[in-house]
Amino acid sequence: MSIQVKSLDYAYDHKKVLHNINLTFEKGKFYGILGPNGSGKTTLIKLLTGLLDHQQGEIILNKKKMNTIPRKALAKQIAYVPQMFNVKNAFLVKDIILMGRHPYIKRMHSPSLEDYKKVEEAIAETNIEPLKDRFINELSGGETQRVIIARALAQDTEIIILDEPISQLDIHFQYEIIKFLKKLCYEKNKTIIASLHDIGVALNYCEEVVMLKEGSIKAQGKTKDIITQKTIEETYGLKVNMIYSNHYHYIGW
Ligand SMILES: Nc1ncnc2c1ncn2[C@@H]1O[C@H](COP(=O)(O)OP(=O)(O)OP(=O)(O)O)[C@@H](O)[C@H]1O
Repeated sequence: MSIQVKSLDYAYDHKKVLHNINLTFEKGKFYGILGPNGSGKTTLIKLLTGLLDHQQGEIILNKKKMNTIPRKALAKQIAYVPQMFNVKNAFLVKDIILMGRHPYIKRMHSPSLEDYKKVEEAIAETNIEPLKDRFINELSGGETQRVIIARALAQDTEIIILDEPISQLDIHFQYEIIKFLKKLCYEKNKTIIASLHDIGVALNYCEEVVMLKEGSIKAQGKTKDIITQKTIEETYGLKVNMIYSNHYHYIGW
């Protein structure tokens, strides 16, 4: 399953924030969306998940125009992990994850054994067993983030789109989650698209990146070709040093 974005523009009221976006996301790859604050990452992600309707251009999901795909059918193909997940109500974590099964549960029907099995699998795969009987509104930001990633997994989609999935996590869980997302690409052939602020993480884990600046694509392609001192300076206005070792690439300033 692939996503093609063609000549996409987007404006909030009259303020244009995305200009002529052209992109292709292929099955089984890990994509990073990079760019300074306000460059349009969240807006692009909301368009890719169908949360915002695009005004100009096209988004094609597996040869179908995305805005013609019914909501439930779309939710079986794309799962979304938002930047902020605020719930005021005291839902149990396992019930939040079960919400990922919503597209599969018929109206007025109870969840099936298969739905509960998918929830258990998602809990096991994301290592959140100790959290499952707790209330979501009593968890830390990082714990909540892991629950929402589990919910996306239970949704059993080929594509998972995440808005800054690791920005609230400590370095241990940053590493765990990124490694886990990478494994989903390799072992389950899922397509992962994540906006990231950590360029080092993108450099080490994403196969391809898109760099946005002021709503336009500054660069896109294979990560190692795109993330250079020159593109970082041009996009973020910051001179950086890049240090390459056999195992890891560091970016310092
Ligand atoms: N609901 C909204 N109404 C009006 N303008 C908005 C709205 N949401 C975002 N914007 C504007 O659109 C532009 C792009 O915002 P967006 O949130 O997509 O950027 P971002 O790259 O995700 O930023 P950050 O890294 O800070 O999260 C910004 O100028 C922002 O002020």
